[in-house]
Amino acid sequence: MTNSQLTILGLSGGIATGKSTCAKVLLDLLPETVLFDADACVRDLYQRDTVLRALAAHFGDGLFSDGGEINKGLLRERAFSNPADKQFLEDLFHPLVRQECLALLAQTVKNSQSRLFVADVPLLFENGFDFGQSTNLLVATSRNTQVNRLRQRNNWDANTVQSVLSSQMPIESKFALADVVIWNEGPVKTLRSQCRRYLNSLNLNL
Ligand SMILES: CC(C)(COP(=O)(O)OP(=O)(O)OC[C@H]1O[C@@H](n2cnc3c(N)ncnc32)[C@H](O)[C@@H]1O)[C@@H](O)C(=O)NCCC(=O)NCCS
Ligand SMILES: Nc1ncnc2c1ncn2[C@@H]1O[C@H](COP(=O)(O)OP(=O)(O)OP(=O)(O)O)[C@@H](O)[C@H]1O
Repeated sequence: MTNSQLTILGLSGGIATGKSTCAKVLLDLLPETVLFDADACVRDLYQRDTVLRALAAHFGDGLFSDGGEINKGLLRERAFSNPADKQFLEDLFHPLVRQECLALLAQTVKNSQSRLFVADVPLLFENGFDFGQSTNLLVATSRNTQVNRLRQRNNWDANTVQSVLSSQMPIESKFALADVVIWNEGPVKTLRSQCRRYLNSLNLNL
């Protein structure tokens, strides 16, 4: 038996615009939703031996603490200040992330009667990440709100915030590529109403 009623959504946005919050709301509204989270997938891949070996070969042993842990702060700094390092990470991770996403989707189509599959992929638009989705949803905010959230949630200094933001596609360019935009400047309650109306427009009957 295969799942012929599945709606497949791509979910994206800039850093800290509220992708994870939106995904959580969608899951809460429709608990049967199957969610692929690309950031969580990358975190899991950081445990894989082949990945660790490739990272050590590129960045050197200085990337690892004495206990063998990766220094994510250092890696973040390298990724967002040196385009060649960012490219290296993307070349290493993106094919693996795509593989994991397609595997979960195939499993969902084959074994689940869920009506919704959502892939939360930060670089959906930058990379033209195509996994068979019917719609791409963009969660957007003003740059000011991104800055405030990054200062508060991540406790990042102004330089780190600026280097990460300027390494991402401007949100205005993403507007042109998205099918639906959720403007996440209000309270989470408003985000929830927007998500509910959106799911209803897909005939998911909440
Ligand atoms: C740069 C790294 C070390 C930062 O790790 P950290 O734990 O601080 O952040 P985390 O992975 O949770 O990502 C948080 C956010 O950073 C932004 N971000 C991550 N990678 C990138 C990138 N290559 N380009 C632009 N923005 C990025 C996204 O908005 C993402 O939602 C890590 O994100 C990484 O290895 N990135 C390369 C892989 C990648 O492209 N991941 C994006 C999902 S496919
Ligand atoms: N509508 C909202 N009102 C207030 N705070 C919000 C709202 N949406 C998200 N936030 C807060 O903003 C921060 C970023 O949200 P979230 O983690 O969902 O973003 P993200 O796009 O997934 O981030 P990242 O790019 O780092 O993965 C979190 O601290 C979250 O609680």
